[in-house]
Amino acid sequence: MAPKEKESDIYNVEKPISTVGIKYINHKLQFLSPNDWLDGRRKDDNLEGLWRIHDRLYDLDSFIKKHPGGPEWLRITKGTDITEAFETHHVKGVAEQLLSRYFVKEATTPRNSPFTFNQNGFYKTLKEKVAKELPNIPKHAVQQSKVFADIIVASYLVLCILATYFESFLLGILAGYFLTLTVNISHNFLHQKDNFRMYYFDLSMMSSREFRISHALSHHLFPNTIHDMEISMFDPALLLLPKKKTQLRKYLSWLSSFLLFPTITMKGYFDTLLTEKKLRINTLIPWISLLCTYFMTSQDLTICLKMFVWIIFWGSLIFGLIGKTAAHHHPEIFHDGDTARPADELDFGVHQLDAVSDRPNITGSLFLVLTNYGDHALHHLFPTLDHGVLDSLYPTFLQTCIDFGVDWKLYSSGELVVGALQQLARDKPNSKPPQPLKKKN
Ligand code: HEM
Repeated sequence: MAPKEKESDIYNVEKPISTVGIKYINHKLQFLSPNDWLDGRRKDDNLEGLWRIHDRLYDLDSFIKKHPGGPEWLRITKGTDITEAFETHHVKGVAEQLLSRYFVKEATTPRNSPFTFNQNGFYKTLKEKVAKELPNIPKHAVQQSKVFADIIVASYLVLCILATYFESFLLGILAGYFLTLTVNISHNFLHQKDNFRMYYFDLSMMSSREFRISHALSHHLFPNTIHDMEISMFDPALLLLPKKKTQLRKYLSWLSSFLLFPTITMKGYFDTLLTEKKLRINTLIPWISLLCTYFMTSQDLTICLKMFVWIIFWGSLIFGLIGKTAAHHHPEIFHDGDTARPADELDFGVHQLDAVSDRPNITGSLFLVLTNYGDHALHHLFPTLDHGVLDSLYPTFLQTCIDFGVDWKLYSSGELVVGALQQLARDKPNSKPPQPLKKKN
């Protein structure tokens, strides 16, 4: 293929070509919803209702209700390739032993994912070392995460009541900020087995169930690629991949990024409410704060409702700003469309580190880590581990990075804010692939 044609493919908005080698997904192209994404994956993977892990197909129907991580993970992934999800969500090695009971047949087609899990590769080597270390890590930090989460959610509700009682829009903005902290800290629990703290997330009007799809199953497993819903759900309002953008698009997106989250949050909530056949717990939770303010302040319902909308607006706006500038978007961080590493270097863990940055000003404080998506590289590699244990894993993690020649990126918060704006405006793919791995003898 002539180089000119290749370039135009990368720029093709209608049918994006992935430079890491993910094939075009059978999905709606604009403002993709979590259910659209799953439908597209089911069509592309074509597994007749089975689950795929590496090159084997399994029938997990009878295991759904017994799954120790909760039934929802398997229910929503029926009919798809769950290799990445399976590998990253089970560190202890117990889940692998169960698989043979559900084996149906070998797959006859290659996986639609370029990421590998070779036994001697970076990810599996690190995972094995982490599994050995986990039993020795003190558990008090995990308790601390829970205490922080409960204090934050209680503070949020108190601030909602105060803002409504005094009809103070400034207090409403502060409550909105605490709503963002609530969402951010509940993210730690959303990745774990089903637990009540994951539902703190729903206070924001965003759905923890849908976030498990768009964030845990899509973004986490395929960061910065065309499979990453945290990129495609905003397309065409925010174009985060390096592709053709008009001047208006580039700079308008700086503005629209402010208002996009509140709009998407509220639209998403009502779309789900109207299209889902059953009423889920997620749909009822956001109204808890409204009920608290109504019964605790004796204010008129219209004032309570006005303040409720004001707080949700600020909560989702601040969430969007923190989320989009926390770890992934900077012109020097790999985005699909940039020149990729060679296929034999596309170890799952190596790609994660190509697409993630940490911030030295956040790492080291559990409170900041929990409320600002800190320790992000380690979190991407082992999402079910509580953020409280990640700090103890740094020596092993960094040594393994050195052994394999993997680059752990660090940018300050300021650099990532500027980097995200530059990335929104970037339309030229990087021509240099990420730093090559160390050659093993
Ligand atoms: C979409 C695929 C899957 C996801 C996202 C998933 C997710 C999870 C999560 C979040 C946990 C709790 C981990 C923790 O809190 O430490 C878990 C535990 C577990 N899962 Fe899964 N799971 C998946 C598929 C499977 C399959 C196919 C099996 C076996 C047939 C399995 C067996 C287990 C077992 C035995 C545990 C408890 C032990 C451990 O944590 O390794 N899971 N899973």
